[in-house]
Order: sequence, then C-alpha cells, then structure tokens
Amino acid sequence: MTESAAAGIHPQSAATPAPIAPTKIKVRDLHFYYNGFHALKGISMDIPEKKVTAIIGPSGCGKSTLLRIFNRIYAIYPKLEAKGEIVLDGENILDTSYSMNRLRSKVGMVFQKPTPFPMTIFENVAYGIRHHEKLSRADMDIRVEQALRSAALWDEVKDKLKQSALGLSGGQQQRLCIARGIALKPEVLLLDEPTSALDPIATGRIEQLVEELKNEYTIVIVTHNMQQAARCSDLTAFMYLGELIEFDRTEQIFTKPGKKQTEDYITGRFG
Ligand SMILES: Nc1ncnc2c1ncn2[C@@H]1O[C@H](COP(=O)(O)OP(=O)(O)OP(=O)(O)O)[C@@H](O)[C@H]1O
Repeated sequence: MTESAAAGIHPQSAATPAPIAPTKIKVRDLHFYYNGFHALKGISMDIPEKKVTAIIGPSGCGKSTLLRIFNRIYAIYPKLEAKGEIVLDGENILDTSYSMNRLRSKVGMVFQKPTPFPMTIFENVAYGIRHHEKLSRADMDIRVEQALRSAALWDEVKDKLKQSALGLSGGQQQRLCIARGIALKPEVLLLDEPTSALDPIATGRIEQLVEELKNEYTIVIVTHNMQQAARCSDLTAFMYLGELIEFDRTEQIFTKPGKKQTEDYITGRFG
C-alpha cells in the first residue's frame, strides 16, 4: 500500500475523506460549462477542515473556475452551468435552494488584485457586517478591531481608521480585504492568487497570515507560485485542461508525485 493510500487519500477518486482532518467540502463529479465550453471535467476531491489546500496547474487549466464555484459566483452570469455536487457541511451548495446569503456568510473570497472599496479603512470592514447583522456602535468597533487584528493589520492602521483605504500599500490593501472576509466570520476562505500583485515582503506577510488563519478557517488557495504552494499548503491539487490530475499531501506532490504530468509541471518542464 502506498503512503497516500495508507493515509486515506485516493488521488482522482478522492471518495474517502482524507484523515488529516474531517472533510469540510466534498466535491463530487463536478463539471462546469462556460456557454457550452467544458471547463471542468468530473472533479472529485475532499477538502479538509482547518487545513490549507492549494490548487496549482498551468494557465487556463480551471483553477479559478473551481475556486469560484465554491461560492457560486458564476450564478450571477447567464449561460454558465455547474453539474455535480459540492457538499459543504452535508449540504449541496449547488442546489438553488441553498441561499446565496447563507453561502456568502460561510465562504469568504479574496481576489488576485486587492479590491478595497473607496471608503475609510473602518468602513471597508464594517460594510459587509452591516449587510448581515445589526450591531451596536461599540460591538461594531470590537468586530472591526478583531478582524483587523486577525488579518495582522491592526497595528499598522489603528491610528488611521478614518482615512481612505486607497491610501494603503498593496500588501496592506490585500490584508484589509482578508480582514473584510474574516469580519463575516466565514468558515471557509478562498484565496485566488492573493499575492500575485505583491512584492516579496508583502507576499511573505500574507503567507505567514495564511499559516496563522488555518487554525480557524478552511483555506483554499489558487497559486501560480509553486514555492508558495509548497510553503503554505497541507494538500495540493494539480489540474490540467479542466481535470484533476493528482491530489495529495503537498510534501508528496513536491517530492514524489504519482503522475508524470505532475512531475513535468513541478519541475518546470511545461506550463
Ligand atoms: N468567462 C469565461 N467565458 C468563457 N470561457 C472562460 C471564461 N472564464 C474562463 N474561461 C475558460 O475556462 C478555462 C479555465 O479558466 P480559468 O480562469 O479557470 O483557468 P486558470 O487555471 O485559473 O487560469 P490562470 O492561471 O491563467 O488564471 C480556460 O480555458 C478559460 O479560457
């Protein structure tokens, strides 16, 4: 028996929950179509709770498409269709009866480019909370502070909460976006290439933050940066042309991948 099979991880079938943690999101035979174009082909995987799962693969392989289905962003566009199941805590989120509001409160997302709102730093965090909850002024102050602390930004902004968020550096803006996501107390945090627009120091800060946040959140991160996947994830999924080629412990993927395509990609032979 291979080490992975012993660990309960079955690449491609992934029907058995990986025992490194209970399964938070169970993906089963997921297909996705952009106006008829078949972008995801029968993806099945178990994403473990309070761990970091990285999705890697060459440009156009479907990483962002997969990530975005986890909070059903596609549902706002016509002619996009998902088939299969994504079971979050026992319920299929692709089911139209699963409310968007509920999904957004459970699954937060941070995009590639920092996207602060043109508002004060405080309001950037408070804005989303107001949509979901009615808090007193004092409770809101506490919530905003907690979120900024969790995103490792509080010390840098505590004296300028009333200033525009657009005056922050790129790395600070990205941490503000993470604070905005955390403020809604989600259970899952989706990060779509969160450091691609940042310098190495700001990137290091975000990676350190991911390491800290995984104690509380299930994190799925799409990255082009293989060192980043190797540094900050527990499991890695390698995708190619809309298929999940291999899904295993990160250490295994980077030291002893099971498939030649994975090896070719991580050694830089293609992609
Ligand atoms: N809105 C869209 N309409 C039609 N096709 C799309 C759309 N968005 C993505 N695609 C196609 O779906 C496939 C997967 O795209 P996706 O953006 O998920 O790839 P990716 O792996 O995240 O790529 P990258 O690393 O370049 O961001 C690609 O072939 C892409 O051209």
